[in-house]
Amino acid sequence: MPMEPKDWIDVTTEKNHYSLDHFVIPKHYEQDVSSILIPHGVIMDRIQKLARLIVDDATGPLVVCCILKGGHQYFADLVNYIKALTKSNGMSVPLSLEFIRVKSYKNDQSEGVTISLSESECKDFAGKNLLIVEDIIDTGNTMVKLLERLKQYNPKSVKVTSLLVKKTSRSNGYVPDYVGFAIPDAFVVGYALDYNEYFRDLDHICVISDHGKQAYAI
Ligand SMILES: Nc1nc2c(ncn2[C@@H]2O[C@H](COP(=O)(O)O)[C@@H](O)[C@H]2O)c(=O)[nH]1
Ligand SMILES: [Mg+2]
Repeated sequence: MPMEPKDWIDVTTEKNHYSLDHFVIPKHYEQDVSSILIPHGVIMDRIQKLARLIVDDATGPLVVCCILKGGHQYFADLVNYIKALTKSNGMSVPLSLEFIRVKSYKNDQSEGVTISLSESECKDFAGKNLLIVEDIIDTGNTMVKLLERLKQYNPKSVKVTSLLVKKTSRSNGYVPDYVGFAIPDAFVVGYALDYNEYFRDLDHICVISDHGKQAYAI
């Protein structure tokens, strides 16, 4: 069954923001985030459900493609859950793993998309079922550009899972196949999502504060 936006967990309202006092935040980031949007435990439970949906839909082996660097934590946890699951017929899903480096942000602004993917890696995608694992869709421009590139190499199918989708008027309308959470139009960090390489070591997904933006600006 295709996933629809009504199936996403919507954390876009004010009441979804937890106070920093409610959970443990590393001392070095205490002033740098304004609220906790998605606690780590909720992230993990949601990923288990996304893994279930992906396994149920899989029709054969998957090439799971991690979009570095921000997607690495979601990719690692998702792959672990998929490995632990079986389909209703008792079969498990064979996986192979690929890594694609995509860079677009400086501070909290996109500076255009750079995709690092070699021709020889891409040739291996022909005839395979690809599952792209991304941390967040904001405008959708990164994913549209990546999908255009991947489709040139004739994969059998391409599906995309993004842990987060930002609800923003800047969206180009792109919608991934599997989504964890719809989030507000704010710059979020943690769970491997960075701001100039900081905050990847924060477990919860948090909204960055003005103090954090200034402290780590380049
Ligand atoms: N740490 C954060 N990274 C973000 C955020 N919003 C976007 N991004 C990065 O950009 C791409 C997707 O952007 P898009 O506009 O092309 O869809 C994503 O892969 C991230 O690396 C954010 O709030 N925090
Ligand atoms: Mg990313």
